[in-house]
Amino acid sequence: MYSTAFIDLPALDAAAGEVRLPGSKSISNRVLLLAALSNGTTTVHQLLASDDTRVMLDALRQIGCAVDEAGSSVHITGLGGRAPRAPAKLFLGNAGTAMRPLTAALALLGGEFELSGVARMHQRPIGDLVDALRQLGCRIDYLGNDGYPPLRIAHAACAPAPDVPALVPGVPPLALAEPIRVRGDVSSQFLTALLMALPLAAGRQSIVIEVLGELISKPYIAITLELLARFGIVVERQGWQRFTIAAGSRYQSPGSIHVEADASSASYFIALGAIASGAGGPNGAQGIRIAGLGLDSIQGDIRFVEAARAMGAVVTGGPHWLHVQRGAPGQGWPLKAIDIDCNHIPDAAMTLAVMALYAQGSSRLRNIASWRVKETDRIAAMAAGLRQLGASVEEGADFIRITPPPRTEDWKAASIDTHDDHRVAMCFALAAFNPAGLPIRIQDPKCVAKTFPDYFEALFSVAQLAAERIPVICIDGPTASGKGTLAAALARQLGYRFLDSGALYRITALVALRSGLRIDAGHEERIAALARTLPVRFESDRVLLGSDDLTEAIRSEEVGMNASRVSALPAVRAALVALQHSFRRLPGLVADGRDMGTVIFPAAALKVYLTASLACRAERRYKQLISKGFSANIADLCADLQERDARDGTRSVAPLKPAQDALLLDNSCQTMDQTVALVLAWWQEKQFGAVSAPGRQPGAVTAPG
Ligand SMILES: Nc1ncnc2c1ncn2[C@@H]1O[C@H](COP(=O)(O)OP(=O)(O)O)[C@@H](O)[C@H]1O
Ligand SMILES: Nc1ccn([C@@H]2O[C@H](COP(=O)(O)OP(=O)(O)O)[C@@H](O)[C@H]2O)c(=O)n1
Repeated sequence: MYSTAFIDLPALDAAAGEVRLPGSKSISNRVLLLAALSNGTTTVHQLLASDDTRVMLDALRQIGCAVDEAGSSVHITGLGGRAPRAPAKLFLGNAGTAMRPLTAALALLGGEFELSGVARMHQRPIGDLVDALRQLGCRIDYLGNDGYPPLRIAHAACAPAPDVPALVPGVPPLALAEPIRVRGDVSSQFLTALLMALPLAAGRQSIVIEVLGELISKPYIAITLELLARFGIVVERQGWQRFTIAAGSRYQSPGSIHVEADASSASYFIALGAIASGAGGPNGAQGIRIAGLGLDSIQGDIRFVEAARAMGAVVTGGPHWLHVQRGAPGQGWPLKAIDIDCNHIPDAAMTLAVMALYAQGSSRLRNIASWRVKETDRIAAMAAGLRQLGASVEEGADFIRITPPPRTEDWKAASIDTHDDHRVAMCFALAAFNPAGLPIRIQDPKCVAKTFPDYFEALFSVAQLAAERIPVICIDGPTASGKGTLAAALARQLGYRFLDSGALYRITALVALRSGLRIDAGHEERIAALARTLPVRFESDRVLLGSDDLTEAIRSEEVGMNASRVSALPAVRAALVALQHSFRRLPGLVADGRDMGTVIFPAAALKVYLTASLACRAERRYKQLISKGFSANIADLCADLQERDARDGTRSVAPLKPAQDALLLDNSCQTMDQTVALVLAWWQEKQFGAVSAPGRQPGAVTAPG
């Protein structure tokens, strides 16, 4: 997962290959609650691992369910008629799929609970559900604003299971004789919550729920009914207005249950297949194959396929897979504009808004009022991002109309504010396929953790981009100027890969000496042969050679000096070129060394030549070595650095020198934080044209040459 402040996606154009998607969020959290209410132990396979399921699992543990996580499976032993453990304070993050059903279930089970979430959760309405539960006789108080979480459930026990006596005598019986009325036109989660909770009270009598107003998001109710059936609860449905839970209902675990891949998450990859040219996947694969989800899915968002087809996507599928390809030119590509009622696919419909950027004409998405009360006001968030990209957008209470930028040159490089909304982040990533070849910045990419923590990794695994178009920042310069520290910090902040090319020379020198090879021209070929097959891996901050951890061993000054000698051998340098190029992968690379900008990545978009005075560098290296437990003295270090710089600068192949187009930066008088901020500002300027980070430090930069 990318936990950086933002992620910059370079312009992409092709995608091919297979993606595996995380389990459905809607199914995962419903199944968890149903398992918790059931008799017996349920093994849930392919459970989505995400923020929303995490808060649900934590809450279930708190109320007394046994939860045992084993890889992608979770075993849950339900309450099975036992009272939940109380009192309990449950924090439910921003998970509506936990807040609503748990409120209903705990209100009926009895006990004292406080349910709260993040600030946005406290702005998401729950009043209609609370009204319905109060009608029944449950006691629920608002702890903040009326109609919104946080909530306090104070009722002791209002709905004992048939064979359990009421825990507190004198509790008024639940008013179950009359139909329970709930509004269906704000969020279908209120009805889902009641449908999952009321079987707890349907021991002796059947219970009727009536929906007031037109029910939105019906497919989610269909999922609820399908899953209730798997846990032994029969609900008779008359249209979408009246639901009857049979008398004698009792939750029974099905033993084990598989969670389908998430159909809403699939929408991004269906859209990807529809907009990306699709050749060149592994083994010549064409288009995008989505594993774990078929056309017969029980999830409503599978109907996104129909909308994508209407726009031009070519989608085929079987029971557990989908395949998507871009339509033929003039038929399905460019995409066709669409005017569609999105009530049946409220979440996936956001993806259509970004697909509309690639359509001919204006697209209108209607009946999406529920977007206003989701993780953020999604109509406003989508409209803002689309406008930033150059589209014309009209928005209303329950619709959005999108007209793409008229010409290629009307597209703009945008920095998308994701408002802590996973879907905003995921669908705007598709704007990276813009015809203008502009990068897209997605702010706070970790918000995708809500449903798809490895979304960007999955996107990069199928996105195809010629290596020379993957962004590279080169940091070259003499020893101890701070290249490594700067490059690592940039990579961390940008979410880019990091190439410490010096480490490759250090490892080669160490391995050569350990193999008994003197480092001189006479052994050049044998050392090059070693270098060509180094089984080196960089994992977090560790440098591994096979199973050997060389992180510390390669950092001695002696190894540094030998690295300088080994690096003067042309055959060794040639042997390490392919390995260095292999680090250039999405979303980008920061490479640190001596010849990154001159030889290895000569077309890199940003090259920095980092220097500092000899005295500064010697003092920095001295402190660095002492802190790592090596002995050192300044005078020897000065001599070593000079010798190393002289050898690096005068060797015949790839000598140390600034690339023609490198920006020279003397950081003798800067802190590392200042250096990092300055280079980030240059990178921002290169990519997006404006410097928003700290300005240039006067005098710190000299023009090259
Ligand atoms: N601007 C700076 N101010 C103070 N210390 C620095 C600065 N730049 C680097 N250092 C320190 O100098 C040492 C050498 O930096 P390093 O990144 O290893 O250099 P290089 O990779 O160029 O050999 C490290 O301990 C680092 O923390
Ligand atoms: N791209 C590179 C990187 C390092 N090197 C050599 O490898 C040695 C060790 O590199 P390093 O970056 O780890 O060295 P320091 O700058 O940290 O001392 C340098 O002194 C260079 O001689 C090189 O020739 N080319």
